[in-house]
Amino acid sequence: MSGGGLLVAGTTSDAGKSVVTAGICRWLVRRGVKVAPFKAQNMSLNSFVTREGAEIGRAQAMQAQAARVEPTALMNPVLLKPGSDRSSQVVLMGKPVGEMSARGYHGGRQEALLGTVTDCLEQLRSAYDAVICEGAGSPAEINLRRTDIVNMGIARAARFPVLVVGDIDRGGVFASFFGTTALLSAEDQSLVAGYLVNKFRGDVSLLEPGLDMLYGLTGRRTYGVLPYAHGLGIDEEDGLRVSLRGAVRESVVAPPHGEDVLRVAVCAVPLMSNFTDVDALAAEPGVVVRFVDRAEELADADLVVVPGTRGTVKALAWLRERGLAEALVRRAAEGRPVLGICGGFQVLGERIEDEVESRAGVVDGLGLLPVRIRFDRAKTLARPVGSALGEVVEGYEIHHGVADVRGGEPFLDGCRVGSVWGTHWHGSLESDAFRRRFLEEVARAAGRRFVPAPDTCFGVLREEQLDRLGDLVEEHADTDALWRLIEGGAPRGLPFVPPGAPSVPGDVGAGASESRGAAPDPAPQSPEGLDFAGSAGLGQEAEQHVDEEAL
Ligand SMILES: NC(=O)CC[C@H](N)C(=O)O
Repeated sequence: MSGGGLLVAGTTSDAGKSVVTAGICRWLVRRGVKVAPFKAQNMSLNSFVTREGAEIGRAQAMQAQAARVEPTALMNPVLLKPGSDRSSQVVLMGKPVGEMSARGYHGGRQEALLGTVTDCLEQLRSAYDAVICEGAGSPAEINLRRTDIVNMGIARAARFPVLVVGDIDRGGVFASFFGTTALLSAEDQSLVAGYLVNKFRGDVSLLEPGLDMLYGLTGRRTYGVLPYAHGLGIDEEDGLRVSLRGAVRESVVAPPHGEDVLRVAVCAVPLMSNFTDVDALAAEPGVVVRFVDRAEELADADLVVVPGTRGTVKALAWLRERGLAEALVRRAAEGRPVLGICGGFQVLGERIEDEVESRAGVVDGLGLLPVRIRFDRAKTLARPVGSALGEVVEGYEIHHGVADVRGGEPFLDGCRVGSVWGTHWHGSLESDAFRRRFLEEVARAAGRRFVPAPDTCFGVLREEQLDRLGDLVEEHADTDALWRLIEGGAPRGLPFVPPGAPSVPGDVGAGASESRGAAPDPAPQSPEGLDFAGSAGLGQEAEQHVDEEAL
């Protein structure tokens, strides 16, 4: 028999679906349930590499850890990595298959992936007692419903009940719950079991009359009210956020171990990917991590990190435009620490030859490291282990650029010259002993009396965060009722909330006709519906790389 499950949808992006999904996974695994996470399609620049070398969203890897299982490609079969506002690299079952325009993708390609993602979900269901699925954005994006494969599309295919999470901190949560329900077709509504309020501050008794009214209006209950909890923003998907400028990653509250703090400035380059790399720095007591986009902000920084990016050449231009490039060159000459990670490492080299990502040809790098980069169509996806500063380092690699390192001292796969360090490896700072040695070197070079705490264990901190998520669900949600949903599906006889999904102009197949119970005709697929972006991204030749069968 297939395992049970639940779809965690949201009233908006950032409502907390990822962390609620992780919290449910942790609660279940503690109860002895064999559970796996699943997100049919994720749009994110924060990705991870599984042991088999598949690229998936970091959020699903984090949820897998919450469920105490090894992450696999099945848990996130489609990953879209934006390269601009209009196109994304499509990663299918962990491997890139091409660059695609949003229009082309929504015009037919996405729909064609429903079979693939439901197969993945079925495989997980046959291996686990429960699969907790995360939706994307809102399930009531009525313009996208017909081709949806990640929200109601997957819930309908699996007959999974849907829990809608709303962020009360933003306000408007009742209207959002009501509207999200009322804009769905009758069939979709029959799976919407109820709601979960997230990020609540204050006295729940003040909220209760509203929840009762919501029940009166929709016939659906609220399964829990989770309080606002600080420091839970782990492995978010906000790769598309325009700027993290001024954002400070959550640091542990412990005071600095030594007499001084260490200031880390992270250049908020365009298309920043895996900025979660710096979370391990922020986890050290006394390390203050800030995202910056002005040269002046580098002045007091003890370490500047140039992070990964899906647009290396674009990032280089941005660093130059903003005067950051010049400031970095000056810093390096003064012997002040700079760390480049992946795309950030590439920009520190002498030259970049890129006919793949930007197709800009040969571009000069900042010349701080004796490295030449050539972009390859094949993507390196790896989980390397090595050593640096006498300590074991584990990392993961996700890049098209190939480095030809021509000098300097070896540093992981890259090199170091003076206090400028560069590597393609993500995640290296999570290796505790290495991170401590590295921070000591930075403190020495920066002349700070900062001392890393001897016992910060990033893995333990992450486990504690996952446990806190599990606690939030156990303490503030009706877990018996949630379990009944997971095992038995949505309650029968849930009322229909008018008006239901409007019909799509010119499309009689979906929407209203669905609410009348008619089977929608499949929309004809035009060949244009399958177009790949020609000029942006991987371009013509990459088209031939696309595995049409797989799609
Ligand atoms: N993860 C990254 O920073 C990738 C760097 C660069 N965009 C590449 O593909 O090589």
